[in-house]
Amino acid sequence: GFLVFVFQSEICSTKHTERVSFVFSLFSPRRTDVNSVTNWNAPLVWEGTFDPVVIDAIYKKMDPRVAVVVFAVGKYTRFLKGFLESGEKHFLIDFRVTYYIFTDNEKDVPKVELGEGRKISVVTVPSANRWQDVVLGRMKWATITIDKQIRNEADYLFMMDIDSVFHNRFGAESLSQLSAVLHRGNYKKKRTNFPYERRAKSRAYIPLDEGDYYYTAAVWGGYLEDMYKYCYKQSEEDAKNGIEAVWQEESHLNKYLLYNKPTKVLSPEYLWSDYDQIPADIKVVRISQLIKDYKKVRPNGGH
Ligand SMILES: CC(=O)N[C@H]1[C@@H](OP(=O)(O)OP(=O)(O)OC[C@H]2O[C@@H](n3ccc(=O)[nH]c3=O)[C@H](O)[C@@H]2O)O[C@H](CO)[C@H](O)[C@@H]1O
Ligand SMILES: [Mn+2]
Repeated sequence: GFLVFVFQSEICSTKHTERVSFVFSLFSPRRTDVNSVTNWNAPLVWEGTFDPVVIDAIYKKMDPRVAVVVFAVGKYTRFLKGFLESGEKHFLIDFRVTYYIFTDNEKDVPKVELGEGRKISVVTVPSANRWQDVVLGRMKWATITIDKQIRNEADYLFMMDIDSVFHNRFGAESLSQLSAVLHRGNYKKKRTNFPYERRAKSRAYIPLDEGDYYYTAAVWGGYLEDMYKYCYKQSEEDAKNGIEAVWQEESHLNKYLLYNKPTKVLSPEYLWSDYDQIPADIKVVRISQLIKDYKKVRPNGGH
C-alpha cells in the first residue's frame, strides 16, 4: 500500500495507461517458466504475472458492465445451476455482470441468488436437431442480440460454454479489447500440429506455416464492437459450399484471431477440463469443463 502510494504520486502526470503498465512492471510478481507476453507484445496472463488487488482496483475505477453470453439449448440447461452458482463465487466479483442465457426452454432456467449489481437476462432461441447447429449459430444469435439489446447494456462481453464450473478467481486481469484463451490441449504443440481447419475449401482454412496459437471457442471476450466484428458469415458460406469446419465455430474463430490479434491472451488456467490432469505450469484452474456424457446431452449423440 505505502509503496504504491508513493510511486503513484510521482507519476501522476503521466497518462493513465502508462501508469497502469508501469505499476504492473514494478509490482507484478514474476514467472520464469512461461511466456508472459506474446510476440506481438500482448500480455499472456498466468497466475503470478499480475497483482489481483491492484488490477481489480484499476478496472473498478471504470466500473465496466460485463455481459456473459451462454447457450443452454436442449439438455444443456442442466449445466446452468453449477455455472451460475460458481460464477457468483469467482467471476468478476464486485463488478457489474449480466448473464445472457440463450435457451429454447425458459422454464428450466434455475433461480440462482445473485450478488449486487448482477443480473440474468433470458433470450429465446430455437431448438436444434444437431449440436453442430447450436455451436455454429452462437455468434449469429449473439450478433442479433448485441444489436437489439446488449449494446446498450454492456461494455465488455464474454462468450462461454455452459458445461463448465468456476473454481477460482476469474477477475479483471481477463478484460481487454479482445481476449482469447489458449486451448488446454494444444498450448504445448508446434503450429503445424494445431487442429486448425486444413482444407482450403473452408473459409476457416489456415495453411501449415501460419498461426500463433490455437485458441478455444469456449471462453473468449472483449469490447462489444470488437466481438461483433467477428462474423458468423464465414461459417454460413461454408454451409453453402457444403463444408463444415473441423471444429465448427472454433475453427472460424482461430482464423479470425490470426488476422485480428488478441490484445490479451489468457493461459489455459482460464479454461481447463476435468478430463485432463493438471500439469506443473497450471498453478490455478479458474474454470474447468465438466466431464459429460455426450450421447446423453447432445440431440444427435456424440462427437
Ligand atoms: C473446450 C472447447 O474447446 N470447447 C469447444 C468444443 O466443445 P465441447 O465439446 O465442450 O462442446 P459443447 O458440447 O460444450 O458445445 C458448446 C456449447 O454449445 C452449447 N450447446 C451445445 C449443444 C447443445 O445441444 N446445446 C447447447 O446449448 C452449450 O453452451 C455448450 O457448452 O467444441 C465445440 C464445437 O466444435 C466448440 O468449439 C467448443 O467451444
Ligand atoms: Mn463445452
